[in-house]
Amino acid sequence: MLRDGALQGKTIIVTGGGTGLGKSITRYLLTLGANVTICSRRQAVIDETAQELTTELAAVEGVGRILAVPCDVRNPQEIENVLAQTVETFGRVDGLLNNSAGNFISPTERLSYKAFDTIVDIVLRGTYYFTLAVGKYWIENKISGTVLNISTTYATTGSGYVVPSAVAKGGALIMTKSLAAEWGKYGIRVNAIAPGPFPTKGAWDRLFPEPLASLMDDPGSRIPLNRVGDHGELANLAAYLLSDFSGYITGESITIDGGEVLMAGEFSHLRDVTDEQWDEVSKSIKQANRASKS
Ligand SMILES: CCCCCCC/C=C/C(=O)SCCNC(=O)CCNC(=O)[C@H](O)C(C)(C)COP(=O)(O)OP(=O)(O)OC[C@H]1O[C@@H](n2cnc3c(N)ncnc32)[C@H](O)[C@@H]1OP(=O)(O)O
Ligand SMILES: NC(=O)C1=CN([C@@H]2O[C@H](COP(=O)(O)OP(=O)(O)OC[C@H]3O[C@@H](n4cnc5c(N)ncnc54)[C@H](OP(=O)(O)O)[C@@H]3O)[C@@H](O)[C@H]2O)C=CC1
Repeated sequence: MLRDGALQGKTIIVTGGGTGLGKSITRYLLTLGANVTICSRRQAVIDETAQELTTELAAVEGVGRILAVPCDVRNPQEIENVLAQTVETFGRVDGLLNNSAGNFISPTERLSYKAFDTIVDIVLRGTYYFTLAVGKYWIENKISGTVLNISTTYATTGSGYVVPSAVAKGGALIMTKSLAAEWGKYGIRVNAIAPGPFPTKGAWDRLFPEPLASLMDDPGSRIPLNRVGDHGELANLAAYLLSDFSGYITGESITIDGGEVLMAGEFSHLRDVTDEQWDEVSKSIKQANRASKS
């Protein structure tokens, strides 16, 4: 979507950049010229992704460089290390993509205290720890940086069976808006993206395991646009929100879900009603109208 070199000179940290959506977004940021630091708990995974993307994009003109630094986002010292290594390697940090997450589907009453804490700590604590570290660095160094948080549509609607994730994503969304208001004076922007279903192994293994996958509708089938999302579509939006082209947008959460949340509308699910059935419906209502006048 953005022109070649649109992110030239920018350095962006992507948490959870070794897999899934984080990896797809990282690929696009590099293509647009940004230097990217990816981090997550598993060193082997981020090293392999860094190697893979470096080889894959070697022929792209103006491609950025990639650095992999292990980090558990629940640990402030490890976050400080990612920041320090990024500054040492690339000179500065301009953007932070809070993408790391933990999640699994479960009735809430089956969760141990530790299970609930594990998800909230990765998603909410990890997001505010990383944002705090990078925000302090930006304010101290007078850098107008930008934070982008990967949220989800149920951060606003709520959802059963993923309650710790909903609680944590909801908290991160309020942080997005609150910090946008507070740090605007430093030129720091804070936004979020709320994706609907974008197939990844990490999410599908934990949200649609058997026998649930067989019991549930295909995620694309309940979406007005009739399909799940494509990683490139999400990467486009993320790159735009991390770029200076979105310089007047802050405190926003942009939904990218093919219209899925709109299905909460009382009658939105009626799309399978045939024309013949609508003819009958119309006839029946008109009959009732006539009856009510007589
Ligand atoms: C698809 C349609 C769109 C919907 C929108 C979806 C929005 C959001 C999606 C996502 O966030 S998808 C991201 C998914 N990716 C990941 O989760 C990757 C990272 N995840 C993990 O590493 C694990 O799944 C983890 C459990 C989150 C963390 O692993 P860790 O090794 O740190 O913890 P454990 O020691 O294994 O477990 C901690 C605690 O949790 C209990 N537990 C784990 N799984 C379950 C389960 N399925 N049911 C109940 N409890 C579980 C585990 O037993 C431990 O508790 P204790 O037993 O020690 O009390
Ligand atoms: N896929 C989808 O349909 C949707 C996804 N999302 C969101 O998109 C984002 C990416 O998810 P997705 O790509 O699907 O799933 P993945 O499982 O591929 O990504 C999650 C990433 O988080 C990292 N991570 C987990 N725990 C930690 C931790 N403690 N510290 C650092 N990193 C950690 C994992 O790496 P490691 O294990 O090495 O630490 C992994 O790379 C998440 O925020 C998710 O909530 C939102 C809506 C829909």
